[in-house]
Amino acid sequence: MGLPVSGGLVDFALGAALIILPQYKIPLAAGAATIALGKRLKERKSVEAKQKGSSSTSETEKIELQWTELTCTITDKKGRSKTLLDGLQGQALPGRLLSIMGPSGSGKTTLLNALAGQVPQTKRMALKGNISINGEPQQSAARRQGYVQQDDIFFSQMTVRETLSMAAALRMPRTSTPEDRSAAVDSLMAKLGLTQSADTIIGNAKTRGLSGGEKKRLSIACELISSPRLLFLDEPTSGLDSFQAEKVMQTLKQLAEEGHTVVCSIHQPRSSIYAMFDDLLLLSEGRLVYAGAADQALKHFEQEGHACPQHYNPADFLADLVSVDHSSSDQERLSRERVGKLQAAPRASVTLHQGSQHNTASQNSAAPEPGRGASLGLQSRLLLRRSWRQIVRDKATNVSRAMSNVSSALIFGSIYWRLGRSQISIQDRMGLLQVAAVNAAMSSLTKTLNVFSVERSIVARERSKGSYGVTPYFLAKLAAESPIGALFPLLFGSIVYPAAGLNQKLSRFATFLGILTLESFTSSSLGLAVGAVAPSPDAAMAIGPGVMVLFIVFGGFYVNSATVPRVLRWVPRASLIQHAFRGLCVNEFQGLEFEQSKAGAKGEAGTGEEALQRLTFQDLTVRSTLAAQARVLAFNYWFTYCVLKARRPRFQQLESPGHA
Ligand SMILES: Nc1ncnc2c1ncn2[C@@H]1O[C@H](COP(=O)(O)OP(=O)(O)OP(=O)(O)O)[C@@H](O)[C@H]1O
Repeated sequence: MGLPVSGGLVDFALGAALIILPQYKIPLAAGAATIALGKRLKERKSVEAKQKGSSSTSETEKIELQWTELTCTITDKKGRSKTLLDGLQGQALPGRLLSIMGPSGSGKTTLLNALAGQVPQTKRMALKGNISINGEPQQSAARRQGYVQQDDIFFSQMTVRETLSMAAALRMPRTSTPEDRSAAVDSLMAKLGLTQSADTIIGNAKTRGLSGGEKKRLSIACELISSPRLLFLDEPTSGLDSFQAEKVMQTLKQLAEEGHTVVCSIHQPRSSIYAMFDDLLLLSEGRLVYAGAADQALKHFEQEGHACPQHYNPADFLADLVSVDHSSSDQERLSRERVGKLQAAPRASVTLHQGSQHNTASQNSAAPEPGRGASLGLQSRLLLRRSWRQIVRDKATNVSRAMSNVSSALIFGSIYWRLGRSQISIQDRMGLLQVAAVNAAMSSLTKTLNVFSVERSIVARERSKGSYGVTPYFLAKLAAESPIGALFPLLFGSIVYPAAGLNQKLSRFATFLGILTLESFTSSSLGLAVGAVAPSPDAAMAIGPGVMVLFIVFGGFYVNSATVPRVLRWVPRASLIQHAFRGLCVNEFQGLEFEQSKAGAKGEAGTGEEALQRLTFQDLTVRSTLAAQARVLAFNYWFTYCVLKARRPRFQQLESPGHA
């Protein structure tokens, strides 16, 4: 693909570009020259660096990003193909803020993801083109990029300083000292205006914390901690009020002025934000409409016959100009004609010198370089501390869990108050034990589903940056959550057991609490398994309780497992409710004696053993039910671990434009 360009011709182009054109002033003509110039400068710098025997550090390095023939298509199940990006070319330069604008659905996020090497892998998608950084394939430069995604997701109970310190420990070079990391955190907080909120927790819907703008700036700081010189941001102002949006954009402008290459997508900024852009890339339906200096865009469109009215926000004008109006077929035809003409106009393309383009074979990005990031031991300690803080500090969740367990225990305690030893108390006992098993399971499942589905997204993002692996994360999580997880069934059991006057022996009371606690862990492990496998938090919230209802039905009280149809035999075996209920019944009934009714009706149970026989539990022991429960727990943990391992974030490979 590369055009053979002689040294003389390139030098002439460089000279002309230097004399006539400030950077990006006339994109079409300047495109080849600027890129060739960039390459020459880079070559010169590289020679100088070699001569001095030094390699450039990420702090001083300038990143020049170029792309050509970038096309992304997706084919649906019926074989219909949709073009998300159509042969795009462009460049992002150091020291400049490039904004990607366009109507909703024009391909801004797709382009940003493609440039960052983070287009989520989809079966029927094809991503083709050339991307290079300083004339090299992107794979080699990917570690130097930061990507701030649209949604700011964090562990809600961590403070700004703790979040940044953790990012520093995980992503700064292993050789950095704690003092280096602390200095980097302080300096980033100062730079991004976060010093005042250093010790504020991030917060969530339940607990007040950082403002939207502060969260966005924290996201930027977390990316900057690894000193990337190329920063991508997807809609950094979305969801922010105009004041916060302006502050975030000022931060980006400042980063660009310091020499970073900053690329952001933005929907419809206010005019003061538009004025901050150095370069603009305008898209419509995946095609380029304008690429060049932001302050030249209005002039260009005026020359094309579309003048922006006075005192009109240029961003609004441009959005209207390149939008296709679907309100009627006539409007659609007219607007398509207008946009089509603009796409064909000269400023719609940037001609790049392709001799320096390399195709990227693979661009799974942002994994730390060898020698970067924390050791396994440090990762485990950091993750354990974060999980512990997240659980212990989440007072809203802990208080509501405690209140729900206490109130359930009080309600059931009063319903089953002092059961006694009558014949009726046998059925009541069974009812109470079933209710206790269901309560412990539901409470723990709901909490895990709520928390884990959100946490999974954060962890996936951190793993895609190579911050840590599944093993230290999973072990740390289990270790941190166990003590708190055990508190709630203990609380419930300690109230309900004496209130109902269950078996008086202390050892039976301890076993009762042990069974409920193990069941609660198993239910939580089911929540993890469902949360890991479900495609979204909403899906997890739908699947989890559905599975639990099935386990309740086969919980040993409503259906006798001996009569279960063969195809459903696995359900009682997997039913954590059944194992808990069986264990609780054996623990309660063995050795108890019941009063016979005066009439001495047939079928009455005089002993606990006879009551167990009615449920066909006569051959069970507490130990066997605990072992069965432990097997379900181990399976759920193993399953979750495997799914998390297998569900590593995967990104679309960039293929060569010529690739069939
Ligand atoms: N995985 C996918 N499968 C099918 N269509 C997709 C996929 N990803 C993106 N698209 C489609 O590609 C088009 C561009 O999407 P993209 O998210 O890049 O647009 P955008 O300009 O960022 O939009 P917005 O401003 O609304 O976020 C949209 O029509 C979208 O529906």
